[in-house]
Amino acid sequence: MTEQRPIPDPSPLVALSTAHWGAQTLLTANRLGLFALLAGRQLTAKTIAAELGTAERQTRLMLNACTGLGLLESQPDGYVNSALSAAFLEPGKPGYLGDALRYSDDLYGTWARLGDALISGKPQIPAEDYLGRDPDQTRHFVRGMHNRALGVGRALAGIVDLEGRYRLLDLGGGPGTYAALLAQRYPKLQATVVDLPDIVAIAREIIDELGVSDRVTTLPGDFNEDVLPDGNDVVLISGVLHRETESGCRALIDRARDALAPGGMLVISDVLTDANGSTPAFAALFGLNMMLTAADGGVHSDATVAHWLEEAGFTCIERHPFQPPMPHRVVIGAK
Ligand SMILES: C[S@@+](CC[C@H](N)C(=O)[O-])C[C@H]1O[C@@H](n2cnc3c(N)ncnc32)[C@H](O)[C@@H]1O
Repeated sequence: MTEQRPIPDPSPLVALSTAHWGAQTLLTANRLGLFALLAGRQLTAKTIAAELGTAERQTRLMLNACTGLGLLESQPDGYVNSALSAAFLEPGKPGYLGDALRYSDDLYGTWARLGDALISGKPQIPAEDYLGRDPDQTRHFVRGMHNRALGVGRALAGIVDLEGRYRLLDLGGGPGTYAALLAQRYPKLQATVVDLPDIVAIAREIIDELGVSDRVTTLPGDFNEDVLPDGNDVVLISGVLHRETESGCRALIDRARDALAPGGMLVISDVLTDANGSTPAFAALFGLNMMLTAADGGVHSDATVAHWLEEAGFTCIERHPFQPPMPHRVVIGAK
């Protein structure tokens, strides 16, 4: 006889199947500039609608939904940003994530084509769009990576000890934020950020803003094809392996090894799953996001990456998770 399983609570299905309601409410409010408008201010629904150029009745519904989601607080004389929105969604705040939300917003329609991606085996947007061809999408992508990297990068600096190391090569360094934060922390460190030309153009602005352009230089190019500077003490590969197949990852790890001086350190930081490929759930979903947006996009496990490092000849291999809520993990090896 088969054992009868108790009927579970259906709430997770309801929450998952309507998750796009909350996501679109947040992304639209961010896109319309609601949180910027309310920075340090309390405004009525009528004034908010007038300032945003939106319809008043519909705006009230939106403001109430934002309040229900914990993004705003409703007070007797109007609405204010909640502590959450004030910390992360007001432009200029150190924890600002608004650009990262703009990139999620750009991908919202792409997620509706998940089934098409599964059937065709192809991404649903051309990666070229956000890697240079569309200036707005490229800026959202690079500035969004910067928003996230400001948090993740500070945590990385706490995990990886670069004392006594002076030359860093950041492959696929994107906004340059990691190299810049590490240069701030280690005043004798010189760093080179390699990335595609249109990405590097925005990275230079960010490196300037972080005040380290005298020690962090950029090298526009292709990390698979171009000659890389050698003799480095550290090579960082952050957020890159999730765009590559196994052979692409192994080839890049080999190139990183060749760019290191003897005793040099390879640092791989990425969203990585457990060995089962399914947990944490955020990492498994991230694999779908990459599948939708890059030809070879997906997600790897930290155990797999550690194995590749071992096979590439690295020793002293260590794996470190970041403290929650950071979704990254780090794999380190010595040449
Ligand atoms: C997800 S981003 C990660 C950026 C940064 N390292 C970070 O962690 O925030 C991946 C980066 O790899 C770069 N990239 C992809 N293919 C590349 C190639 N063939 N040569 C150089 N850069 C490349 C992209 O332009 C992008 O900036």
